[in-house]
Amino acid sequence: MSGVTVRVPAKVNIQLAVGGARPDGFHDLANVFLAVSLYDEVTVRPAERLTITCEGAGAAKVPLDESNLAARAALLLAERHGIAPDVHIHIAKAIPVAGGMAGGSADGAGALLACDTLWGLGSSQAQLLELCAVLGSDVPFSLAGGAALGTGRGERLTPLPVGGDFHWVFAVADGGLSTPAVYGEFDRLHAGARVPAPRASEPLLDALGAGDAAALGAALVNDLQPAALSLRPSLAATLDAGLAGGALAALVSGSGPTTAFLAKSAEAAAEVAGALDASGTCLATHVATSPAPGATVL
Ligand SMILES: C[C@](O)(CO)[C@H](O)COP(=O)(O)OP(=O)(O)OC[C@H]1O[C@@H](n2ccc(N)nc2=O)[C@H](O)[C@@H]1O
Ligand SMILES: Nc1ncnc2c1ncn2[C@@H]1O[C@H](COP(=O)(O)OP(=O)(O)OP(=O)(O)O)[C@@H](O)[C@H]1O
Repeated sequence: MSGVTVRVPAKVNIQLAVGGARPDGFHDLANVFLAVSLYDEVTVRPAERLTITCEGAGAAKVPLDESNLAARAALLLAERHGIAPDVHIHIAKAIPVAGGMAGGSADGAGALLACDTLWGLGSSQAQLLELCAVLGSDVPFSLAGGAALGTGRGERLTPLPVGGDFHWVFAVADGGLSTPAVYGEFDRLHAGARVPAPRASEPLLDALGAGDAAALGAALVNDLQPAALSLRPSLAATLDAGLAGGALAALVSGSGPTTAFLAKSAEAAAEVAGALDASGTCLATHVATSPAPGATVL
């Protein structure tokens, strides 16, 4: 086999309920993930040693050493099977880097599935999900796709039914935000307060299951949004510009700084994207639909 390419979706957190900091430094979550049709592609080929290249938007900011999540995935899988991780990994990037849309996690999940296929290991989905959880809290969902509730630190997934397509616009911000820094700011903003245990919202799950965009828009919530806005106050203007452009609802995607806008139709999404582009409050926009399938061998 000469090479294997896997396509992996970005995510938006339609509910991100965050509990207090745990002794291990993570936070318990009720994390409702939705995969969206914005994809990275990860290609692996046999090589003399483990190497990585990356092309596409933000590629210059992606590490090309063993800290890359795709490299870590190849190393982990090879180690588990006692084989040499000698592959060249090429990442074609469309998911904003350090944007809160799980781009690195997507590449980790993609490399895992691509190497498993290239090496003919035949791992089950459950075995791959277990390795994904070692790589990072968001990585299992990048493999699974669709929609799911993530509990624990977000890695324990329960698939969720989705009753129809949803239309989104994503506004890419200038520069990234560090996920640990945003959780740290959440802790600072809640210092001394009792943070309730995170719970999935019933109205949100009902809206998702019914495919009801207006009800979903009313139920979107991200507990990390105040922290992301505190670190990047200019995001408020982007959120306002998308709402003024006709979005049903707007929120920061995960730890940000990408902002997400729910629209009532594909036409409305194009209008929201146009308004955001004209506003000068973001670097670029992407229109996408959900749910999107998880990591897929092409
Ligand atoms: C913000 C989200 O993207 C929402 O889906 C995720 O919670 C972040 O997931 P991720 O990037 O895969 O995060 P990981 O690589 O597992 O952890 C990076 C850092 O984020 C913080 N972190 C992450 C997940 C979590 N449940 N609690 C945390 O406090 C911790 O400081 C951790 O050291
Ligand atoms: N394959 C990869 N693609 C992008 N960044 C990577 C990758 N591997 C490691 N990184 C590192 O991870 C950091 C976070 O990048 P990533 O694009 O995953 O952020 P994110 O989308 O905000 O993540 P999440 O939504 O899961 O919190 C980057 O700044 C980069 O240093």
